[in-house]
Amino acid sequence: MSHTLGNLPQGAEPITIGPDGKPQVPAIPAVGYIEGDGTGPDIWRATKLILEAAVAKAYGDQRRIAWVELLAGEKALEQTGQYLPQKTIEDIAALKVSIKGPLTTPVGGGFRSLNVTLRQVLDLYACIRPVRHIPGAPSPVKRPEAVDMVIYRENTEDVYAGLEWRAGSPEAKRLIDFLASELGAVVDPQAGVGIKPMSARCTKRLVAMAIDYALARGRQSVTLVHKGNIMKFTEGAFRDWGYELAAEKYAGRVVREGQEEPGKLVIKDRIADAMFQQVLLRPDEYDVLAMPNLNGDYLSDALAAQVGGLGMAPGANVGDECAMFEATHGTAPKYAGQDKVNPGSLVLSGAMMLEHMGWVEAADLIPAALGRAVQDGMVTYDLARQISGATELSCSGFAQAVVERL
Ligand SMILES: NC(=O)C1=CN([C@@H]2O[C@H](COP(=O)(O)OP(=O)(O)OC[C@H]3O[C@@H](n4cnc5c(N)ncnc54)[C@H](OP(=O)(O)O)[C@@H]3O)[C@@H](O)[C@H]2O)C=CC1
Ligand SMILES: O=C(O)CCC(=O)C(=O)O
Ligand SMILES: [Mg+2]
Repeated sequence: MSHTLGNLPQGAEPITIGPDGKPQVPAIPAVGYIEGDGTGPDIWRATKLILEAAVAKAYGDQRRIAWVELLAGEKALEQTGQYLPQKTIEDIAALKVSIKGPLTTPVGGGFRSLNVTLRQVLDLYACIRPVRHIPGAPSPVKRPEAVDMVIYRENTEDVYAGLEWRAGSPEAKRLIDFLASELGAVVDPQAGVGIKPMSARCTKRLVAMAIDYALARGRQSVTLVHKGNIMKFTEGAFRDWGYELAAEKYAGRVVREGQEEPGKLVIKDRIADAMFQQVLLRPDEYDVLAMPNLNGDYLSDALAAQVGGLGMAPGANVGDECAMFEATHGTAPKYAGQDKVNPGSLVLSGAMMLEHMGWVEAADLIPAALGRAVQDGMVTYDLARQISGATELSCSGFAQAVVERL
């Protein structure tokens, strides 16, 4: 993209992408941020405080982040008259690394998801959500420490892409007529209709990213999670393309389940409904998970619950050049402006961002300090209500407690 960034903060330089596809990060990189709607501003303030303190602790005055605000959501509407200005999209692409708070999407009407739009137009095709228990965090399961999974969720296709038409609309009627006359498929003429696109190209690049990660980290398995018994040519094809890619691109380094060999990565698959009970009952058997968009959305929140809830679940949207880090949860609107919710999810997303930038010394400080705050019982309301004797802190109070433990 040939977009030029406007004035960067003093001393800041943009991140570029090296020939190896990895970010090349100057000492004072310009990094984009979107505050987000609802509780977004509260958790962003807390996150910024912790990220800056971790970078200062790790590198003194040798490195620092120069933040560049990018407008999206309600704040963008107020200031520019648009929910998602083109400039924001172009700046995210040019900056290469950014972090965002959650953005509101209305249910049943109104504009389409800004979050999904950003992922699609920037081709951030993998949504990566690691789910791991932080010792001391309360959990509804008996062995939360057994959960150590990384979700790779396809981020651009599936019913999530928003190709649908309202019941009774001329477009829905036209599509239903076409389905009947051309394909012999009977759909109630009054139905709303949606399309579920899934392609070999998007499936294979997602599964390749998951396998690359698993091989690089010495993980045990990659599980393809699909509903291919029912949706044979979309979710079933996801499974088949996943295995095909593994055999074509990773021959000799991967094996199928049942043919395990020492040192080789196991590729297996599970049907999505069964997978929800597997992760509860047999979490030790699952490691890296690759799945279509909607399955990934559902399983992310369910797995987050197993390790303490949505306040503890980080994530990233990653493409070939650009990456945008964001919490798994939404705007939690009933707590907006109360300085109340757990910023842990965005904070841990920020730690993922530092790791992506190669600033691992700073990245590693963050989960450790957050864990110490939790173990000391210094937590926000969501964890405090599950830990007897805990001290309930505000969102900013928790951020301060983490900074003190870096
Ligand atoms: N990527 C994004 O920007 C996303 C945006 N959204 C959008 O957010 C809006 C609200 O969605 P909703 O379905 O209510 O889901 P949310 O994830 O916003 O909130 C659901 C519940 O999860 C708990 N929760 C969420 N965040 C936190 C946190 N930081 N700390 C502690 N608890 C938390 C709260 O539970 P409790 O009530 O028990 O305290 C909250 O009521 C919608 O417009 C949706 O489209 C949703 C997901 C992702
Ligand atoms: O875009 C939205 O509003 C919801 C997105 C979501 O739930 C997710 O990506 O996990
Ligand atoms: Mg979700």
